[in-house]
Amino acid sequence: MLGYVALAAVLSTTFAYLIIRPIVLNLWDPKGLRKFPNHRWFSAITDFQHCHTASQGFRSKALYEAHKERGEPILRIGPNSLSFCGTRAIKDIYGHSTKCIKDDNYTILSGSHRHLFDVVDKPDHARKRRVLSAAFAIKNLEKWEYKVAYTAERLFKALDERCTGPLKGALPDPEDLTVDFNHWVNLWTIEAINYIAVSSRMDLLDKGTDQVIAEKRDGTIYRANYRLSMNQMVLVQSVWVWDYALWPWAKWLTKIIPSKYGKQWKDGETFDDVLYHQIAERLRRYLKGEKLDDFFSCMMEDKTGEPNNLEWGEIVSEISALLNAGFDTTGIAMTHHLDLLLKHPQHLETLRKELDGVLEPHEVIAPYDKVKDLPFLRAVIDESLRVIPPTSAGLPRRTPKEGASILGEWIPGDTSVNMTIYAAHRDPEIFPVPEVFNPHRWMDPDDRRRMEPNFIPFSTGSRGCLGRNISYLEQIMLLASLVHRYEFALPSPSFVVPRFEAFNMVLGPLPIKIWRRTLK
Ligand code: HEM
Repeated sequence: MLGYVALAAVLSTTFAYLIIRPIVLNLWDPKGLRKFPNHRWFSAITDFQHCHTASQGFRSKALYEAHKERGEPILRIGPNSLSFCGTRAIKDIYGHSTKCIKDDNYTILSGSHRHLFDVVDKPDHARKRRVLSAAFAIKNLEKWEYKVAYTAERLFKALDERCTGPLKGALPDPEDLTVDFNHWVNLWTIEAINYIAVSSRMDLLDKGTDQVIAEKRDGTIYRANYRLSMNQMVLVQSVWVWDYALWPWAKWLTKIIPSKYGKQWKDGETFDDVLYHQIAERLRRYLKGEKLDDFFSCMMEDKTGEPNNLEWGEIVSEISALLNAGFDTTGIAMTHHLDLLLKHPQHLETLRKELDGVLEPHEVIAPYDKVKDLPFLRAVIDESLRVIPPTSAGLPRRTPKEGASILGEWIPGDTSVNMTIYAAHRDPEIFPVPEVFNPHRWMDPDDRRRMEPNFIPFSTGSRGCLGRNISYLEQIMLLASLVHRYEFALPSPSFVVPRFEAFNMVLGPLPIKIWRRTLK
């Protein structure tokens, strides 16, 4: 009997909290958010409506299309969350002078020590950014070109081994689709960022798998999968994170109820240990007195050699963030560059002519100095980052206590606000015919200057990407070298790479046939 009473009490409290409370709050409307149209029926009542949108796999596109179809620049996507669609909102929400801060999702997903990416407090962020900025200055990065070249050579060795004969006919023989480009380019970005950040020389490109050693904090060693564990973790988090108050419950329930989410949690749990092993190995080398040049050494000492005196927990957290942020983003970008070029052979042809004009036939890896200023190469990269940004989704920010003006509307304090990068890149006033992949739009310097403030694949303002320069260096060198050395064919011209937008765009296989060009 007592059991039934307890059950009834739990059920009625849950009902009151989940259903009655939000309905009353919506009717009472203390923040005046009811004037904004709802994205979906239940958006004003529950954030789980937005979890549902996220679970469909392309949140930013769904929001962009809803804004466009309904002609509404502001949509309510949750009881306390607004989505904006209008390029002026970029400056208001993300610009250098914004008073908005990172929203609570960064806090609830953070670990024991905040890192540059998830720290919310502005002075703490500025301190962390100062420590890392010296390491990320372009002058410093260019001296690590040899690390990019070394890992790229290893990728090319693997690709050479998988080359087939030249294409006969219009479509490749399915047996000749020997390379999943997305898989291989991700192995490369993992190796490249680990070499740059912690001087680790990995063997993924020899083995062709992402299997690595993971290490628990107590020293237990086991095997895990680098990319798989990261993808599984973000896939589940990016769906359920949107109700910040109920997140611990959503996390617990999705772990215990048998479903694909339970498996994603299980596979994703190893990612922390995967990163920890790389950093712990680097510490062991440091303690042995090895002098190495990498992000790790920049964390330990400043430019003058003075110790930074950071806690070990903070160092682990910062380096983990770099190893995390620095691999899949660049891998996604590279897969899209190749996919788009293969679907637009006229642009591939123009790029090839440009590259053949500066590279010698025997050059395998394009030296950065020779290719860094090639206008069409940069135009291809930027146009691909525009059409399908690797981080396409909205990056949620929180308005300051006193509120903020966004797109000319006064938004009350402590409201979650965002504008998706996907939408920012589709304003037809700035980017005419925005759906078309047209690198030529970047070739005129005046047009470039006009478009750049609205071109935000790396976000913008004080929270913009710190890894932008190193990523461009990697993309420029690798794309130039690939296009110079190889020919490629897709399974068919209409082949679509599977995509699921988590925080970044998680991509499935891009199977290609690959063969060597005849260079004279
Ligand atoms: C094509 C490649 C890349 C893209 C599209 C990209 C995109 C972004 C975006 C959109 C943000 C803002 C995130 C937010 O506000 O939540 C960001 C931040 C950041 N990115 Fe990247 N990123 C790329 C490569 C890299 C690389 C290679 C690294 C490191 C080696 C890196 C490190 C970071 C860090 C540390 C932040 C946080 C900056 C801060 O808050 O001060 N990124 N990136």
